Amino acid sequence: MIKVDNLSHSFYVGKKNNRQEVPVLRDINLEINEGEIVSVVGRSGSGKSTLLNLMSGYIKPTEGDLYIKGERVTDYKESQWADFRAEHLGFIFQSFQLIPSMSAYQNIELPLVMKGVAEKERKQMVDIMLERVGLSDYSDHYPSELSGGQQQRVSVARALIVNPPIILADEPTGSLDQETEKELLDFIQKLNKEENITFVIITHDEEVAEIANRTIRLEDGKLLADREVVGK
Ligand SMILES: Nc1ncnc2c1ncn2[C@@H]1O[C@H](COP(=O)(O)OP(=O)(O)OP(=O)(O)O)[C@@H](O)[C@H]1O
Repeated sequence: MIKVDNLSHSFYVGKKNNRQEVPVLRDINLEINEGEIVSVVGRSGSGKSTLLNLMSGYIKPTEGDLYIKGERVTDYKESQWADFRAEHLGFIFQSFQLIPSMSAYQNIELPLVMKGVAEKERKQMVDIMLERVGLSDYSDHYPSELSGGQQQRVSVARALIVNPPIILADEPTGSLDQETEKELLDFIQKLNKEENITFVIITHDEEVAEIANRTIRLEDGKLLADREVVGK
């Protein structure tokens, strides 16, 4: 599903005549199979977000290759990535990243608007999705009028609305209380089992790592361990 092939990434900081290389990921080889939940763990600064940003096309690797669903996406231009993301990838973030001036309904609808789906069809799809995440009664609420758990459900609904085969999540439970976290993790497991959605989840949280089939550990930009959880 996702193949990371000898991938390295450096950032360059400082002025032109004094540019310094900051190596962040080194020689990462990794394969994520369809239907897996993979957690990515490691200390702050170990390169987890950079790896996810590379898998999302927001940054280009300095070296190596990236394949998603069999396609070599390493050299994709931004417009190709935008289309590819709209079709194949959903995103969940710790900070939800909802648009504050849009209602729950409008936030969930947005990816469909961007995809050019007709209004009538959009309404049907968003109504079903609101129901699925238990927010039918909150459709007109703005993010500021929702609890953290409800906001995260809106962001999950927005990620799911285009039916992506892969969801990339960056600390999705980081802003949630224990109970809401459990709800989200149950929902992720359900989506994984029933719809075979592949999840890659960056986390500091042991509970999240526990629902994963595999845990990938980064240390100083290197892949330290790729642990399969037996029996999952
Ligand atoms: N745009 C950038 N320019 C320069 N350095 C960067 C940039 N983005 C990240 N870095 C550096 O790359 C390293 C890895 O950052 P990254 O955000 O991937 O780590 P992380 O494991 O996700 O950390 P955290 O758990 O704190 O989010 C850090 O040392 C960071 O300072």
